[in-house]
Amino acid sequence: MNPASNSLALLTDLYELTMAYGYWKCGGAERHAAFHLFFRTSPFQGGYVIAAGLGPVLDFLRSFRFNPDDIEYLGTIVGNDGRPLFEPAFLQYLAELELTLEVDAIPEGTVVFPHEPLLRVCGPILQCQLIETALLNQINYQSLVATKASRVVMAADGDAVLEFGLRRAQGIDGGLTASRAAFIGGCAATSNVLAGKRFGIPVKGTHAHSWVMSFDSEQEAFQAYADAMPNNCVFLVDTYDTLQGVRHAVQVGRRLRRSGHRMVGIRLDSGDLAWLSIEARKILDAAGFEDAVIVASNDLDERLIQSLKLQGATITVWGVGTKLVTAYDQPALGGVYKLGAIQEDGGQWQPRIKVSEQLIKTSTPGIQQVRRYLDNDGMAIADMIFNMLQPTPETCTVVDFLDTTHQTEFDANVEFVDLLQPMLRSGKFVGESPPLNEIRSRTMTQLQQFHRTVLRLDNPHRYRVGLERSLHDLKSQLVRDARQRNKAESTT
Ligand SMILES: Nc1ncnc2c1ncn2[C@@H]1O[C@H](COP(=O)(O)OP(=O)(O)OP(=O)(O)O)[C@@H](O)[C@H]1O
Ligand SMILES: O=P(O)(O)OC[C@H]1O[C@H](OP(=O)(O)OP(=O)(O)O)[C@H](O)[C@@H]1O
Ligand SMILES: O=C(O)c1cccnc1
Repeated sequence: MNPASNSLALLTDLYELTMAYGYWKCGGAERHAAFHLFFRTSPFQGGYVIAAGLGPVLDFLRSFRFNPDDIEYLGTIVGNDGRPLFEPAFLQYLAELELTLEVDAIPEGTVVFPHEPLLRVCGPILQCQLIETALLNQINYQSLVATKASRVVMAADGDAVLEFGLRRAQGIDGGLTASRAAFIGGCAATSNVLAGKRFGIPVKGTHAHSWVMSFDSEQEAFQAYADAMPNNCVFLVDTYDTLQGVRHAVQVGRRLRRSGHRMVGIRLDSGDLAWLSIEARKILDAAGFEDAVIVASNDLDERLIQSLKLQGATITVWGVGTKLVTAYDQPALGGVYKLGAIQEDGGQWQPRIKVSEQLIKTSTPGIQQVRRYLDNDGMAIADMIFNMLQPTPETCTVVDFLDTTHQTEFDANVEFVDLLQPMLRSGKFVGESPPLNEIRSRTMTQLQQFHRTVLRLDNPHRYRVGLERSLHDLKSQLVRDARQRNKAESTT
């Protein structure tokens, strides 16, 4: 199939196209710029984010093309005066447009922190701008859900977490991309069968209350399920009376055993999950089903799982839906896409800054890279954002983002890794997002590089992220210049 036929080039905000038109009109479309995609605060009151969404971003870029019907549609958009917004010659330009961008990205499954560019896009400003919205759409949501999943998985402390969210997800694409991101974050499997097919995620499931309700008795329902699927029985025991349900499961489990099969376990979906799991465990163990798993579901999230564990719950598998895929307590990651530098006519790069009253909202200028310093045990010590337009000295000083009085020196001998990796050069693909199970393993090894205090669910220890000193100085100077310019303009 022609990849352009799946093109999502119109998946953008209109203002990207009006700016593109403006650049084309004033002759600036091909002027090179550098943009960075980053977020300013970690979600869920936590301290980190798991980068996700790059695979779909690369698919989007691979198929990026304005198809004839896209062009036709753009020709029908009118402005406030009722006349076409875009002139035919511009539409012809779009019809012939092929991306020639340079894209660098932090691989999916990497632990990242506020202000670090997850993606860097360099090239003709018109192209950089046209892809902004789709990039933010993919990276923001998937990184948010991968982060939520990693928190839930951390709370489960080694137990398997199953993602059950499709029925409560934000639409079809929300459901699919949530399953992908949840797997990246560490979930063991999904109930979403299309996500299983599309992304190779293991699929797992039990049965619903309706199965039990459709029979005259619970025992009959369990037996019929066991007859149909003797090796895949996790019985949902809470339709009528949970502990009685466990006893019914045991009876059917015994019959399964006699016929050479094994009851996998039970699922609890209501009531006091701590108390019921403890009582259910006693019944299962007394009947010789020590290896039967206890799955629990019902509006679970990382805090509830942590609490249930503290209460001594004997749950071994956690089914988590709504609160995971909707990122219930923080429904969006506020990732942004900001211009860091632009090329002058002579080819010289000019750093650019967006000044804000709030320091945290003042953008970082330059063409950025993120350097992660590691200690001898491979543990991450600090991240430094530096400007590739400025020479990096032998001894780097990292100036803390929020507390500029806090500065740390690293000499050239300290081990480091530069996180942004090349994905596209002159529009050609030079990097790939690996298979999903490799990304998931990366998440696990990445998390091990950070002290658990940095990863804890609430009020985490702040991992040090800062600007290389000359970049910090440049930023401060640009802020001062902008303020002075502003003052001069307001007095004339
Ligand atoms: N031991 C526990 N400690 C804290 N919260 C719990 C505990 N057990 C269950 N919960 C949570 O309490 C909430 C209410 O559960 P409960 O089963 O009473 O209501 P429900 O979901 O409305 O039940 P039903 O599905 O029968 O309508 C759920 O989010 C559940 O996960
Ligand atoms: O609570 P969540 O984290 O979103 O997990 C998914 C929920 O979806 C199902 O309930 P539902 O009432 O839709 O169907 P059921 O009859 O199978 O319980 C399941 O039993 C869970 O309670
Ligand atoms: O398989 C399950 O138990 C399941 C699937 C989706 C939602 N809730 C439960």
